[in-house]
Amino acid sequence: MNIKGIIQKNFKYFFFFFSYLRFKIFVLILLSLLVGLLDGFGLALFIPLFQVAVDDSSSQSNPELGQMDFLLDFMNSIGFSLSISNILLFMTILFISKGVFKFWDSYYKVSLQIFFVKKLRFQMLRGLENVSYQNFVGMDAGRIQNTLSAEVYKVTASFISYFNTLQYAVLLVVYMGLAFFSNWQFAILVSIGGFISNLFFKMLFRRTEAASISISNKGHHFQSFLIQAVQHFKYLKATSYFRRYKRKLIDQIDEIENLQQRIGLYNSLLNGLREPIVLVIVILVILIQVNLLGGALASILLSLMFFYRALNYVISVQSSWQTFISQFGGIVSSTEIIELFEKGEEEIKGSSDFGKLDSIVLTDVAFGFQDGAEILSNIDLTINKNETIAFVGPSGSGKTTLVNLIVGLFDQVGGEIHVNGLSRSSVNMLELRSRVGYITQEPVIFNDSIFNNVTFWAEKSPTNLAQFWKAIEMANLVEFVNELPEGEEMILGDNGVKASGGQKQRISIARELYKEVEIIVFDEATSALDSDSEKIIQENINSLQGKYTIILIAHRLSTIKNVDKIYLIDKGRIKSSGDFEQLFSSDVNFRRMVQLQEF
Ligand SMILES: Nc1ncnc2c1ncn2[C@@H]1O[C@H](COP(=O)(O)OP(=O)(O)OP(=O)(O)O)[C@@H](O)[C@H]1O
Repeated sequence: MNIKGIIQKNFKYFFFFFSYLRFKIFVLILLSLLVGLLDGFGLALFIPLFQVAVDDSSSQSNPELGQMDFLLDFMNSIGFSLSISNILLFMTILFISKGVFKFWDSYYKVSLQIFFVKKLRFQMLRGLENVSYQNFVGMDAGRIQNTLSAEVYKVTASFISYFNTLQYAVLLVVYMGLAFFSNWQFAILVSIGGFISNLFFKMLFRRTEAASISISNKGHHFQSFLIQAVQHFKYLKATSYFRRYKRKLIDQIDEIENLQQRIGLYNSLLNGLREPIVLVIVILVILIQVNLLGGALASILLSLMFFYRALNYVISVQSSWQTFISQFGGIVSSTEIIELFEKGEEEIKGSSDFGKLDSIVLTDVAFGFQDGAEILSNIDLTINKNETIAFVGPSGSGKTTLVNLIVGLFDQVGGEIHVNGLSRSSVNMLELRSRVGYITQEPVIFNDSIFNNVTFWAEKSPTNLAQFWKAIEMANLVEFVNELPEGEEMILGDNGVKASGGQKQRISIARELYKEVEIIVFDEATSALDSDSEKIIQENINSLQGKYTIILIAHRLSTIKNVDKIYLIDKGRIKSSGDFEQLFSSDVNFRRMVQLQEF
């Protein structure tokens, strides 16, 4: 491995944080350095303080500090004679300055932490926003959810522990330096002992790191299963499948907790062994120093004092590093998800200035997912302003995929799509989609008030309120809202559990009408609505017809009797098209479908 490789391997975490914080990291290191030096100088003055105190004729005594004599020289040079009170005064100044820098250092670290965590979280959200739907459908939803909710909190913890480690390491270096300065033989011997003990700790760190990453990965999987348990709760409950499903969850909890236990074991080993190891090293070194090497008592004492401080930081460095490693899985997951989002990012280009939607024309369009079979082929169709068209066809024939192409959620792999006569690549898809209303099979309801659901959290101004009631009226919801004790402030609950299927659909229609869209897509619910709701929705579609461009993905053929054009889709191709009567008389498959639905 070349030198660059070695540096990158050993400083990979440093480079990671550096890529976010840049030179701010060095300010933090500098502050820690100052704290350490001021503390060290303050401590060093204890030796002359004792010497002066033991020697009764204080001001006449001539205390010595060996290599650290420069401190006493400095005091003398600025006019402080070496009396007890002067040394104490000087020590006070040093420790107060240390306190000031320590405060600054601590506060600066918190500010950096907030800056870093915000940057990372914003980056994730931006990534999620910009990822194309086409790429999103191929991603692991559990992993995304877990990273954005649970893993991101580990990032804060790992940031704190990393910078604690870095600061402790700086302090360790400062005290080691001072100890070395005071008595280098003593320093070298302790360093050798420290180095040997570190080999053992390193092994524990490596194992902790592997377990931490494994926990994050298993966490994604678990989260994915858990979300599905909540989503499909009714089904699991109604079929008594919950018990079997729970087994899968329990197995995963077991695996995760076993790994946690292993991390706990490494932590406990570290906690239990650290002090005895350190103590044995110090005792051995003192024995060697005193019995074999001999040395000035003052300098050994001073060196020991610095070493005592340094050893504390050895312990702190090790334990905060252990914490960092055990939380590092969070950073790995977060950066991986950011990379994944970046790879799947949608390229938004083209002009937003293409006027009101006049026409969307598909010519010989084909679509398929990456590495998959072609799902749609040879699609030719034209959608004109304020027309209502419908796609019908068997399940899996490609109706939803076709609509996803039309509204710009998917990119075609062959053929051409023109919007207002402009090639789709020159039309801004964000702008196009902002003019699309989408009524999905499972209506999208947020756990908030009806007002917020419809207006998408608009301010409750008189204008917005008037527009809200207009949308409510058009979606046939006036009676429903007026009868609620809380009116438009009624909270709809998770997934809108407090409203019926028909009401939820009408609320989502109202949201699109409030938005003042130009195209409305109705992905008709395959599930049966009660006949009243169905009738109302039918009436709603009828009342919107001619005012908006409407695309219906129809499962109930009764809803498409009056549409302008029906496209019969089969196995990804348009089999035939025309209005209801034309298709009924010309297409035997269509006729059979209508007859099957008995109307
Ligand atoms: N994310 C995906 N990856 C790969 N294939 C997919 C994906 N989504 C859908 N498909 C496939 O594309 C085909 C068309 O699916 P699509 O959802 O468009 O059908 P549909 O006509 O709308 O069906 P339904 O009426 O049941 O909703 C299906 O064969 C389906 O398996």
